Amino acid sequence: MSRERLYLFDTTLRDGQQTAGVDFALEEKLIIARELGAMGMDYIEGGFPGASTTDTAFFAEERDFGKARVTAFGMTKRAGRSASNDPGLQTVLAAKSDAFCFVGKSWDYHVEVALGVTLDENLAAIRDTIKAAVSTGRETMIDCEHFFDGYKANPDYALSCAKAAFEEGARWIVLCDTNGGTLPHEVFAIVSEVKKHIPGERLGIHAHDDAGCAVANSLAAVSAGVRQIQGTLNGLGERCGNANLISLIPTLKLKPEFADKFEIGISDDGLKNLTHISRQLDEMLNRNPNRHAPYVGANAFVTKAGIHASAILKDPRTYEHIPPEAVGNRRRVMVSDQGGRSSLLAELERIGLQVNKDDPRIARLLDTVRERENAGYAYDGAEASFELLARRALGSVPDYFDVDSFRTSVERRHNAMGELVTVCEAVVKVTVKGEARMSVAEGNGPVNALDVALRKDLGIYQPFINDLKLTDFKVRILNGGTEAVTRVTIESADDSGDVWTTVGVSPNIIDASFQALVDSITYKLVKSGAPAP
Ligand SMILES: CC(=O)SCCNC(=O)CCNC(=O)[C@H](O)C(C)(C)COP(=O)(O)OP(=O)(O)OC[C@H]1O[C@@H](n2cnc3c(N)ncnc32)[C@H](O)[C@@H]1OP(=O)(O)O
Ligand SMILES: CC(=O)C(=O)O
Repeated sequence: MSRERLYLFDTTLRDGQQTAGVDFALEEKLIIARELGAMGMDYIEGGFPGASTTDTAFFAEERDFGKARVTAFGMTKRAGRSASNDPGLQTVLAAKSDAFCFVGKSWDYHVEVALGVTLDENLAAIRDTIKAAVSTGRETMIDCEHFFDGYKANPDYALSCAKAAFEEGARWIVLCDTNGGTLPHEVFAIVSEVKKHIPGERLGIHAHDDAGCAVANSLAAVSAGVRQIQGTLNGLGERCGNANLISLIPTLKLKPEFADKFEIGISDDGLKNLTHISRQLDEMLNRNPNRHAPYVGANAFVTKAGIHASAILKDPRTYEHIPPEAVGNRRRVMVSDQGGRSSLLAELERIGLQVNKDDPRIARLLDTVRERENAGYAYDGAEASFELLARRALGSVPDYFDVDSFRTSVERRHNAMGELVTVCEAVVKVTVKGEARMSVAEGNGPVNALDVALRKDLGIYQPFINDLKLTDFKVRILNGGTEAVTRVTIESADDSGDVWTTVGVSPNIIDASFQALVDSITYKLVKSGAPAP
């Protein structure tokens, strides 16, 4: 059976740029656009030429974005002047783009309140803008802003805006849920009505996520007949964001309800690259990836409950809706107080430790994990500390170094310039291969000073840890009150791109941090194959 083509339109570089705290540099826009092109995106909305220098510059760049049509965004011309006399519109039309997408108002209330023009003037602006863009010979579309709210308030007017653009030759009439409050059944019903006037293969959907329904609304719109979906990577976008293409793409490619009916431009390799693309964008934006993100989150295929783990080991399909590899993610069975032998054995196998399931050390390790989790450790988020615990239980971690003592101090004092400064220092004494060593360091805080001192001189092990860096540090107070203990979780990374997490627990935050630091270094030595002393 032949499948219908469904087009994907990425607006990460335009609506995604409207996310609070997101401000792409030109080079970042180009990197994202190359990734989108390589995965097979149909349209890449590069920005609003004339609105910012970066957006204008983006369209001037040489590009290599696969088959993607680079689209310039703009707004309909202002009332009271002709299209040729509207400098904003002319700047958009002058951009070196393959296509245009113009936002036009379609809610009567907005036309009157936000634009302050008559309903007829707005209709004329839509017509004249689309006519001017179509006359350039380039593909032209309209984002009918607030279409669903507009349709609920005044269906005739909302439809007349969409039809005006359609009659002037717009290739796509994109229905926008701009305020993001429309629900899936409403989207389905309204798209079904619009389809009586404009064919579905000319309709698109642009959904915002203010009610948490952007992905569901996009799918409802496709089921009702639209053939273009607009969205962004990781759901970036104004306020709560846009429909998340990182969730939509696997759904469209892997769920039979859509995959059997529609063909999308995203290749199988593009699908496999999705986890990487999602995390690369977070990295670029200096954001922590959402571990619970559908399909691509670090926890998306992680099993913690023992009953689930036992079934997953028999057949992963028991608790997985798709194979994680299809989207470039991976399966993990966690070890924690919620798991049993199956979880432990699965994790040992992943680490590469072959142990007979009846080996008495397994029961002892399980008891240790449970005791330590009772004391505040959390191994489900600290896989490197778990690996060390497991390797030690099985006798395979050398004592690379012994920490004989450490000391930290925090002092507020006047510096030589007479300024009041806080100075943190640490002294660490270790023994490496029978040789005592002492390192002293300053840091931004006591933990930073300890970290620097500990890693300053580990003798023969120094070359193995030179590229180790701490990338995250989290503190959690457990139990509360005077009995409180502190759990410190440290994320580390090295030049190979590996990232690992370690944990320390103590009533004293410095002591907990130190445990996690020592685990991080020891893990790095194990993974680097450092020889025993
Ligand atoms: C729903 C969406 O996400 S639409 C995308 C919105 N994106 C952006 O706004 C980001 C880029 N925007 C900008 O850089 C600026 O707003 C510009 C360059 C476009 C315009 O800047 P300015 O001319 O200084 O106008 P300002 O930003 O104060 O206000 C927007 C103007 O556009 C008008 N306008 C808004 N939408 C439309 C439209 N669809 N058609 C015509 N005019 C419109 C408004 O009425 C307002 O004009 P007014 O102040 O004369 O009433
Ligand atoms: C055009 C657009 O971004 C919106 O209506 O939400």
